[in-house]
Amino acid sequence: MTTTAQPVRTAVLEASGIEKSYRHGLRHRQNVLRGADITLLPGEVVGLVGENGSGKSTLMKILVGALRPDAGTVSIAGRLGYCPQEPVYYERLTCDEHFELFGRAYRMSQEAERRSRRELYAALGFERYASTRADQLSGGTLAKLNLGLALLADPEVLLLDEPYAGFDWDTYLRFWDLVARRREQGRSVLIISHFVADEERFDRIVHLRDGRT
Ligand SMILES: Nc1ncnc2c1ncn2[C@@H]1O[C@H](COP(=O)(O)OP(=O)(O)OP(=O)(O)O)[C@@H](O)[C@H]1O
Repeated sequence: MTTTAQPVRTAVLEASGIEKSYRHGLRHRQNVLRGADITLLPGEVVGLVGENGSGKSTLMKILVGALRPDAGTVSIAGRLGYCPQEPVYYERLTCDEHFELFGRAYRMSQEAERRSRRELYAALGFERYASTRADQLSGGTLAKLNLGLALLADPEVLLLDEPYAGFDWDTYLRFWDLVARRREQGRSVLIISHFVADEERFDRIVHLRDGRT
């Protein structure tokens, strides 16, 4: 009998035993996360679901390092891209200027940044806003800009907090094409989602309930 060894896929993101509570006033403490674990393998597209207020955004903020957990560990291998629920932008900068700024922050060459920017404009369909200032963009276009900035440096791990809430149907489909391409390239994506209809688009779904996964 011959056996074929399966390649071991090492996790690109691993979080275990994550606990987090918020203080409300002097006496009340709300335990939001009570030992949540999450793992992402290369090329996996995982959905993070749970009812409103279950702690999905809190967990994602801890994964990206924007919030410190009370307990638990997080390790990430490679570059990280993050799209928060509320777009973060500089009002006076155009879309092009945002890409230039982030390209420099990611230490990309000018050529690599421009190539990636062109691909993202085409993939998400917002090139016509290249020279428009962020404070003049619609909510959906701002969401595209935020997603584009998270993707600019081709991160191994992409974390998205309800990324398509403001997208029209065509953009929603473009978004899932883009996610499918990332999966093919062995990139990993974690998406907070509320749409039951999206369940079949994920390789795996992680439920957050009572502070645990
Ligand atoms: N900065 C904060 N200070 C105090 N409480 C907070 C803070 N951020 C979140 N919370 C509380 O923690 C709980 C979890 O919030 P979180 O935003 O993580 O949930 P969620 O699952 O992402 O919710 P939704 O589906 O509505 O976006 C909620 O009860 C919320 O009110």
